Amino acid sequence: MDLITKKSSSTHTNSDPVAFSSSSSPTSKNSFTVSSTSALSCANMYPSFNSRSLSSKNLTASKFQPKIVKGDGGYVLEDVPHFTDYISADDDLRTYPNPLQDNPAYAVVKQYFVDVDDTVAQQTVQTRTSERGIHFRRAGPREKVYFESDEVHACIVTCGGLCPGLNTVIREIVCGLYHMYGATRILGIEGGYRGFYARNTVPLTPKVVNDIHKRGGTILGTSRGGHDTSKIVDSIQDRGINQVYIIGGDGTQKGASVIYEEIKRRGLKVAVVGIPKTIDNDIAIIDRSFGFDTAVEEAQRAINAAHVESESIENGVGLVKLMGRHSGFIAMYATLASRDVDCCLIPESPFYLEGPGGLFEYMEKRLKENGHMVIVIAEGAGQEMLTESMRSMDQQDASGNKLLQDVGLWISQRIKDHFKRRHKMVINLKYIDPTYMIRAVPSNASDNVYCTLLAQSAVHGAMAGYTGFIVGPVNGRHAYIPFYRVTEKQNNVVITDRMWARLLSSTHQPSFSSLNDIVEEKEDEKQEPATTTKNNLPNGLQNGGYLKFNPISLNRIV
Ligand SMILES: Nc1ncnc2c1ncn2[C@@H]1O[C@H](COP(=O)(O)OP(=O)(O)O)[C@@H](O)[C@H]1O
Ligand SMILES: O=P(O)(O)OC[C@H]1O[C@](O)(COP(=O)(O)O)[C@@H](O)[C@@H]1O
Ligand SMILES: [Mg+2]
Repeated sequence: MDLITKKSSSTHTNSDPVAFSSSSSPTSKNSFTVSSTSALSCANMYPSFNSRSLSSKNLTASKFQPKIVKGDGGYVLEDVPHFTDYISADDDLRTYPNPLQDNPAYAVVKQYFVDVDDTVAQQTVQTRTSERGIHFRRAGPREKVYFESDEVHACIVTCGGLCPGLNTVIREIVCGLYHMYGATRILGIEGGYRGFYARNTVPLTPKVVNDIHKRGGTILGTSRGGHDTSKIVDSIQDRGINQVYIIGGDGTQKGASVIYEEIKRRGLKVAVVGIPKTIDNDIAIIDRSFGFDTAVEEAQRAINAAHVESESIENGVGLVKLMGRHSGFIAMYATLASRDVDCCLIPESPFYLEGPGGLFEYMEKRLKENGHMVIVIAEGAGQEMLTESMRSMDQQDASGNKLLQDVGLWISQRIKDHFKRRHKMVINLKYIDPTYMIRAVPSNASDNVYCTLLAQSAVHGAMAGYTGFIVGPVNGRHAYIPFYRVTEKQNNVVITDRMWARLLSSTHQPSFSSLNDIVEEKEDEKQEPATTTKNNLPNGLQNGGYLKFNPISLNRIV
């Protein structure tokens, strides 16, 4: 195991440009200035640290040190950490030629290696006077690597909920390490984070993973909760692991960020790489998450069934619940794709049932003119109404995520009651909850290709000595993104964007809000202190048109 002494904090903090000008530095030769928003050096961060006694409660993900590089024309590179940031070149931090240069498959590829200056722009729509704006380091193989093939000892872990494509990512990390870099020591950690210290490990080879992309789920198993930073890093250190691939969602990447900080604090040459997984597509910055495409496609089957059921019977209503705790992307895209959906309800767009402009009024109209209708509802939609009416407690899962009530059952009952009470009318409502069926399928062709790119980019980054990052596409180009950029806020449907407008104009459903409401809410948010959060999200512009919900005002009309 490589235990390499940290650079002295007094001479090489992240704010010290010297750290980026050594011969082994991966960063540009250009005259960029490098800064850190925190003056704390790594050694100062945990003054009285006892590696065996701390848990994740003590080590919080908020202690990151952004690595910002500024250049001409308002150019900003939000860079990711590298071994050279905290391990001295004197301490045996050697580089080696990338073995890919001798690989016949890649030898003919023109410009196969990524230039050290290549970055990916976050904003691609520009005006004449725009500044160059935020960029991320471009993913891909580098000419020099920081590991010899037989030195690599990698591990892979999957955490959080299932998602189509998990097995494909596992497979392609294993095959990428084997076939591109000749690295053969790879361990699967079973059962999520707690598997590092409480479960078995399984050796992974191309033979073991050969067929796994055809199966749903994860061959490694997964779990929620159980993140104990010091136990996990102890296990990494004790096993001599030097590349850690962590596949998981927002919670997992928060955990990965803390693991990286602790590894850096101990001065270990261990690359920590996150591969973002979320069926809800709720991870910020990246274009989309793997498995999302498959989920939208699979949701069509449930929507089709709801449509067939509803149109076959008088006053038929097909109701489909789809996943989406805080973000309604699956519901929105499945609705747009299907064209059979008359109403789509998502957490970002609060709705109400009774009164003018409400759901019941729209349903009455739609049933009158069409005789049947299909409603898609994301699991996180209308939760505030349920909580009010069911007087439920705030329950959480093992990871601390809020446990949701079944909005599908609740709204089914409300719809039936309404039509019986108000119209003495029996409606035939069929409620379909395909959520776990959607999550458990293998990934489709497009997600399989995407998972391959993610896995290979992750392997290239770790081999090149980068650490403390997640990999993902930004405007179609794969990039290395610092953890904090994807854990500080969630990706939500912005209901003032064109996509939601497209949906409203395709379904003809009410918007449940007027433009004035949205403008007023945005004004309110601006006046609130920056620390105010909803679902741990910062308020304000990041949430765009995310409407705040006021259960008291809605009670009047519910
Ligand atoms: N803030 C956090 N700090 C450290 N670990 C976390 C944090 N939030 C979640 N985790 C861990 O990440 C893992 C997965 O989190 P979870 O929220 O269940 O799923 P997901 O990563 O898919 O969002 C769990 O093992 C959980 O303990
Ligand atoms: O029942 P479980 O396994 O806790 O999962 C339910 C949750 O998992 C998800 O599918 C995705 O959650 P994560 O990506 O955060 O793990 C949510 O849409 C859903 O609310
Ligand atoms: Mg999550």
